[in-house]
Amino acid sequence: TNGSAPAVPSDQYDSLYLSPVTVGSSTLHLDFDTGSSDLWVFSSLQAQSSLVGHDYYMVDPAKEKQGYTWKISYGDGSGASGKVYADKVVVGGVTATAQAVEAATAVSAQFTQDVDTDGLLGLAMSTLNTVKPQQQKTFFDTVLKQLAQPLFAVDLKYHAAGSYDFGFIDKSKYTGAINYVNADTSKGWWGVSATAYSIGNASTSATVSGILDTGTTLLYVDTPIVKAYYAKVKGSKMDNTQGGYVFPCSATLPDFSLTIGGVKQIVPGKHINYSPTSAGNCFGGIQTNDGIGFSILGDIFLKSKYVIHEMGSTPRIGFAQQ
Ligand SMILES: O=C(CCCl)NNC1=[NH+]CCN1
Repeated sequence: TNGSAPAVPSDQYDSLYLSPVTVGSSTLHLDFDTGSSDLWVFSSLQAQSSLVGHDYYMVDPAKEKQGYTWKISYGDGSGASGKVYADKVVVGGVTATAQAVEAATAVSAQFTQDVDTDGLLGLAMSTLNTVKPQQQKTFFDTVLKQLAQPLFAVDLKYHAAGSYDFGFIDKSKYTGAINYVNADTSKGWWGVSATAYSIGNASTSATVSGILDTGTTLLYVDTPIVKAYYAKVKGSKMDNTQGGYVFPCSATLPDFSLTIGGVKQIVPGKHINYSPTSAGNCFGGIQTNDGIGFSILGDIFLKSKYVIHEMGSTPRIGFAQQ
């Protein structure tokens, strides 16, 4: 069976995208995350005070995988932990009958405060799954064999609802050719590298190695590239208080592209104005990857593309223009 689930922006800035998922008998709104590999949910195991505003999974002790635990921390410092159950999970009509459902006993403040997010559904490699004593499969790995094709496609949109397709490529969601490159899955992520970047019409050769990550809001690349980009934005500056590059909200932002597999993958300048700050300027969608060690091609990069993640004998990534 194939299927498709909507990806709805959680707020007016596309901070994250939420998709409806049936877990047991509840429908929860989860953040599909190609940068991690745990399916975890807010649950009845948490203190009631943590559940205010959230939909949550009502655990059934009969379904518990006894002695199994999980604990995850994300690149942005957020995290969660808990116990593990085996239950039915349905995404867009695709059913995993005994999926490992990681029920939270504790979650970090970033998650408690975000009342729209009821958990995450990881779509990176199962080798990054945190469940002990036995690592568990992602939803995608669990349903892989029932899909017509071993792939899912990501169609995130700018300030609009997109979708995640499982098992098929939807020709109505892109124009032109799909450009495929091999994925580097050796570190558990959907790794990809670029051979050049461009700012406006000027191209520069450079190696940009990074991961595709729907769970990260912005586009994080090497500092020299970020400096070169904002040098083209009048009035831009690095603002440590805001935690990154900011600029006047009236600024015209140049397009940015990464050349992947010989094809320029363009991010429209408009997409790089992420949100207004509390200081009256605007926060950039491109920021430095200082301290991360690689680039993260997050939602700012993804929301102009239809991106196919194919787990064939050789994992591949396909890029097409929306
Ligand atoms: O953790 C990361 C970065 C991997 Cl290098 N992405 N996924 C995610 N989920 C919630 C916050 N960020």
